[in-house]
Amino acid sequence: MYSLAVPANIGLSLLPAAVSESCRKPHVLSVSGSDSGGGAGMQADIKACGALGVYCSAAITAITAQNTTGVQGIQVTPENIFAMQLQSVLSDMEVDVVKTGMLPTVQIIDILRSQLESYPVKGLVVDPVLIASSGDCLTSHEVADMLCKRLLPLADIVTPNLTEAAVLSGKSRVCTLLDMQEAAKIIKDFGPRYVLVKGGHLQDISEANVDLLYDGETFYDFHGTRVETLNTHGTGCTLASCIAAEMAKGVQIPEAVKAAKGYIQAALEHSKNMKIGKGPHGPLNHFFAFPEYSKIRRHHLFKASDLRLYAVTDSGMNKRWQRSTAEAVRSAIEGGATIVQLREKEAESSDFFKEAVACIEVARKSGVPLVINDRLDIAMACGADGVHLGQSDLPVREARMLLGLDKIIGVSCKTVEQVQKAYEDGANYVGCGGVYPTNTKRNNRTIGLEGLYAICSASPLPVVAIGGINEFNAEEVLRDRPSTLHGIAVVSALFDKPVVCKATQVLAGKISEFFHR
Ligand SMILES: Cc1ncc(COP(=O)(O)OP(=O)(O)O)c(N)n1
Ligand SMILES: Cc1ncsc1CCOP(=O)(O)O
Ligand SMILES: [Mg+2]
Repeated sequence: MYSLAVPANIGLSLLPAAVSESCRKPHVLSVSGSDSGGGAGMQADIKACGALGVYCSAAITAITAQNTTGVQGIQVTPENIFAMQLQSVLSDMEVDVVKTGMLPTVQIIDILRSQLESYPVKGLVVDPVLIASSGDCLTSHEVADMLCKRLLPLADIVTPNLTEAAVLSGKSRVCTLLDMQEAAKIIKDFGPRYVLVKGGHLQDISEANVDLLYDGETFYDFHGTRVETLNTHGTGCTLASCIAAEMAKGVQIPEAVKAAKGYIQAALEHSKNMKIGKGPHGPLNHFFAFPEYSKIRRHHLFKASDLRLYAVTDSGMNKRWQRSTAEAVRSAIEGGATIVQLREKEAESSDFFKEAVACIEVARKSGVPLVINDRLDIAMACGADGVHLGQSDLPVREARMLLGLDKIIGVSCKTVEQVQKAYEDGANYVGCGGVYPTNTKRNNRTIGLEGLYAICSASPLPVVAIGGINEFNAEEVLRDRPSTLHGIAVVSALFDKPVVCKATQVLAGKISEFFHR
């Protein structure tokens, strides 16, 4: 049960879900088709909004069977369940902006229009998905006609590419900047507030990647740098979703387009080396800004057995015995310490950091995890294996978000409620004490063996006992230990001794029998 670095209650979902938000989230409702390949359509919309910190709900218009080679099948959503999806979300969830993608039939458009009339939203972004990036046709001319007449009058912005601009404007082809301007004017007459004609496929390479935004008076051009990558599937859906996401945050449309173009550019850059599928066009990397957990080298998968003999350093004691903290750590590990905590109450940040770097070098050689007491910043800066937090330190949930899933987080707890919270917030273990009175941490309430055991029996996390434990009372602590008590944490019993290695060996010898039954 305790063999993983992260308790079962912590999933990746905890990470992007921003720091304990009680305020409402900007919300985009995506009305689009599902892409089984995950690169475009609904899947792209949800990823793009998620990456920009915007909530995205979903009304699926069609299920498509797609991959990186093309579209293999389309099943339109039955009208009643399509209408119910819209009704469910719009009646309950305070949608800011509706973003549409594939609208496969006239009936689907009609239903959407009447729902938008019943439940007005702040913004409507129409991405007129008529043709997939693979070239496959996704809708009929009748549908395009309906889109112009029924949906564009409500739209804040419509985002056709060159082919779609030609279909919507009735022009035989749109392939120059002048064509784009003409098409934009024709489409504007259907009633949207803005038309964005995307020039990604312009013939003249010098003009390629110019998008034209038209508000009925002025043309704004947005230039991007062409990114050499074949992973472009879903670019249109993503751009429109980003615009919708920015609008949902309250950004004005020209600024939203600019931000969306910036995001697309970065996503394309980060997709260059991605290999998904055998076909010509793979998906974008929507989550380029998030750390790639799959690539983080796992120094330690935390094990409860690491807690068996937990050495907590004290610079005052080590100074008194004329040794550096790194030397003391090396000796403790040599003597059998199973985890080390650097506990520095006086040091300047820069000195603490230097000391931590030196100690990590020592600990890494032996594979013993090393955590930092109190200071998440130092732990992150020096690449420690984790942090030990007290009740008045940074909250565990926030620390977990910052540290990621692979690092160890320990929390000091004196009550069952504190333990439960530590568990829910993503801690790996609990430090519980002071079990006995101690001079090392003054004014610290002693909870006794009964207090320790009461917490252990209610704890869903592994526990390590701390406070006044030494070679003479360690057996008493462990003799009838509850199954969740996995070790003892000690300071003076190791570091207020002339020979740390020897002191650690003695204590390790005293406790070994309790862990081998
Ligand atoms: C393993 C372990 N358990 C408890 C503590 C105490 O932490 P805290 O209550 O934050 O007090 P300080 O150590 O910061 O004085 C600990 N350090 N390690
Ligand atoms: C840090 C801490 N937290 C509770 S008691 C204590 C001090 C433990 O030190 P010692 O092992 O010397 O009693
Ligand atoms: Mg503390």
